Amino acid sequence: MPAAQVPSVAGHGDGARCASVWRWSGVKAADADHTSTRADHRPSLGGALLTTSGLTKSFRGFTAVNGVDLQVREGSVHALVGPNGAGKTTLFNLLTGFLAPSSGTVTLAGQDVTGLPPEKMAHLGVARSFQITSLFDQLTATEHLELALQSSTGQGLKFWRSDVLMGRFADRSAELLEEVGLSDQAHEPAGALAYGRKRALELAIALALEPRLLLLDEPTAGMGIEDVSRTIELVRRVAVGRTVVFVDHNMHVVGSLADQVTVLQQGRVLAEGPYDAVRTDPRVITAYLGEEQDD
Ligand SMILES: Nc1ncnc2c1ncn2[C@@H]1O[C@H](COP(=O)(O)OP(=O)(O)OP(=O)(O)O)[C@@H](O)[C@H]1O
Repeated sequence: MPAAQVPSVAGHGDGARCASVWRWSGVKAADADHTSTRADHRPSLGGALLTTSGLTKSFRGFTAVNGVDLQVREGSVHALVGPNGAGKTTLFNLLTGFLAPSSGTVTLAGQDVTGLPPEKMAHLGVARSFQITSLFDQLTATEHLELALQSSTGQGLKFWRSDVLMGRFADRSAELLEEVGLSDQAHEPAGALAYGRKRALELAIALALEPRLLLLDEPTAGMGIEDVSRTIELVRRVAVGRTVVFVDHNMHVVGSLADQVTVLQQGRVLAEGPYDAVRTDPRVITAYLGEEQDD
């Protein structure tokens, strides 16, 4: 794998691999340049938008997420990190309703949303962008957004659509494409877009839901260094005025974007705090980055 690439991880439980991911990202704990992290420019953050309490998920006796208490503050960018198999994806699925917890609660803006299915979570303003691209190759970027905007009206997809409504969708989709830097490729079929541009289109589709909470599953997975940089800038831009939770293995991305980092290990919260505090936390170094420190 080229040095600049960040892997899309499918395997589990490999600490050495995590240390390598740190290295592949081109940043080591000691020399990471975080002089311009998002956290440095932050206005003061609000109260908790999303809270979990004792959140637990077991699969046939194996506990993948174990008593997680999480607080995501309104307006923050919050990263979930941890070694392979730590429970990040499972927690992500619990937050978005793709999995129902075995026990514990999820609260969104004070409302108990535990166990609500994804479509209900979406109606409450929780949008998720997937790691695996889920676009239709033949549809243009604009068409994808018009469909997303139409379905977000809650009226489902219709073949008959009023000109007024379609005009509104066209205006909004142009704005969204502009927001993610895709205006020039608005009329290209998604299948013709480069990988990084596809991910940007998926982000625009998630934004079409006007989310209160945006969840990004490994936004830079599989990208080369140039696309990683573009994506960092893009997420910074779209995070303004929004609350974002993301999972990423690339520590440069985490350090560049996150106000708050939660480190998971074996389904539990190992450490939590601003990136610089977490990356120097001896428990995290031992559990997660230990091998890299010895290089
Ligand atoms: N549906 C399932 N059935 C059984 N075990 C599961 C299931 N989903 C996840 N697990 C197990 O739960 C643990 C946590 O998995 P999860 O995918 O949440 O970790 P992760 O931190 O996202 O890992 P990675 O970084 O490799 O994506 C792993 O040991 C995994 O094998």
